[in-house]
Amino acid sequence: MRVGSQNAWDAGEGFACTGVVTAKMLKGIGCEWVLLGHSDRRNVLGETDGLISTKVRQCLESGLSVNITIGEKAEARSAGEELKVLEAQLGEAAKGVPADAWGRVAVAYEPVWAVGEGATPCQPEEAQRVHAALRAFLESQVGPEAAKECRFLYTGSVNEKNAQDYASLPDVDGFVVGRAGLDCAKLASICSTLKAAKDQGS
Ligand SMILES: O=C[C@H](O)COP(=O)(O)O
Repeated sequence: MRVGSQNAWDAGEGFACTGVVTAKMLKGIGCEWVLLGHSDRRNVLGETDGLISTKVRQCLESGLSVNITIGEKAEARSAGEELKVLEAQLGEAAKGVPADAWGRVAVAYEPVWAVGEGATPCQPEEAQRVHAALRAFLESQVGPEAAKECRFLYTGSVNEKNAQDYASLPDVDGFVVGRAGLDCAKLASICSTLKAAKDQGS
């Protein structure tokens, strides 16, 4: 079990601002992971790809591992532009990752239209298609080592009933679990399903 934060704020050298929780502060209280780029930060709080990239660099430099979340909204998907959007988000975030840090990076694919109560689930075959495309994109843009070391997680309405369908996908290395994670038994079941699927696949 490792502890992480849902965010960290931009805190370059010399930046001082009361009310900001910095990467160094998180590291200091024992956090090992930080989630950056969640759709709520991008779409509700207006974080840009550039800001997220800066935060990725700062968090990695502070010794944290980083979960970079990327995802397209329903409009982009309807227009057939999901990969264009995702590659723009990932490409910018990747600029913040030093070459030797990809082992401390997980990229979470979060189809925004598949998140939350009443959302349309993303079909597992579609999650696999997108994950494979993202891994190929990282390989072409950064290199084969980065594509191998970086973990690709799926997030969006994962629960104890559908976990097996996603866990068995070759390019899904793990999950970010939202609502189902609020129930310990469901979370434990999802973790066991994931471990069994990956043990079987390795
Ligand atoms: O932040 C939310 C996650 O990306 C997914 O949440 P969910 O599993 O409740 O749909």
